Amino acid sequence: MPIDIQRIDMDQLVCWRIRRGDAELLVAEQGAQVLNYRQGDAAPLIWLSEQAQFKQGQSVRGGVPICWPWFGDLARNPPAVQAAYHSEQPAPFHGLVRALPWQLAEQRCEGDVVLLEFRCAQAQAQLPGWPHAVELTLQIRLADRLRLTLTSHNRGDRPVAISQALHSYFAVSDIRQVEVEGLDGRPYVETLADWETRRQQGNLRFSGETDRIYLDLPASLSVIDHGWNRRILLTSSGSSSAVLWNPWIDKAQRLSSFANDAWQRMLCIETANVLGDAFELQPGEQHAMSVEIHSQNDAL
Ligand SMILES: O=P(O)(O)OC[C@H]1O[C@H](O)[C@H](O)[C@@H](O)[C@@H]1O
Repeated sequence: MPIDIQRIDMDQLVCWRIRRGDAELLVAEQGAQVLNYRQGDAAPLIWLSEQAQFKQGQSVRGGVPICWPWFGDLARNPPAVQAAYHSEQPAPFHGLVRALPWQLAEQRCEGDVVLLEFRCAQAQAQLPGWPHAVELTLQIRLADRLRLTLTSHNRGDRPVAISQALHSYFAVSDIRQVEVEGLDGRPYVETLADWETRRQQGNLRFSGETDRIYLDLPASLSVIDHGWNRRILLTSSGSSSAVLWNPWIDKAQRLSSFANDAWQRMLCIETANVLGDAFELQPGEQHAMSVEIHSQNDAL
């Protein structure tokens, strides 16, 4: 199978474009952020904003930003995650690493499997207000499926608590023609109604702004896209929580690098370790969270 790995510049960002057979993956070194993933002529699996900007120090809208060492608003995190941050500066939303330089530490092929490993050197004791030493890596494995594995290894001499997410934006035909399977019967926190805990009944369909944290999840979720007659399957490990997000009409207007009508074309399912699923690492201990993504076309 033909495999080609090329370094390309997208405005200010160094990116890596991997072609494997008819699949194409694009990754920015900054934030180790996957930007695009497509197979053949089919619609991309991962959504990248038409208004995305490729600037240093700024997370790109779309793809798979990495939220680490906390997800979302730090003040909504478990006390141990909050306690790890010591700064007078307000805590940035979604943690500290999504717009930092990461380094491509390794690239190799094993047969026709492509493996890339990105490392965030600053996580080893140089993050502002976060006095911990954690070896943070994202391994990208591209075979017939794409697998992303985020590993945190505590190299310091004190325990550290972390919440995180692979904030994946999926491309959909029209959010109103999409449902998510695998959530039935699971508890979720409705962040749009005072963070009340509720229970999902049936598949999730979308008819307004959605921003929910699902807990106690099974390993497999799928996006059933009736418009494109496609199913996207997500299989996770090391995670039992996920954030389901669509900004809908009003919030779309307040988001950076986001067209007013882009909410129709994307859905975030963010494989996570949040709230009660956050974790603490003892010195020397490591944790890996992964998600594997593939699609079945003409499958409905
Ligand atoms: O605009 P960002 O900082 O990238 O955040 C985008 C979104 O991320 C998550 O999905 C949160 O649950 C949302 O509340 C937030 O709006």
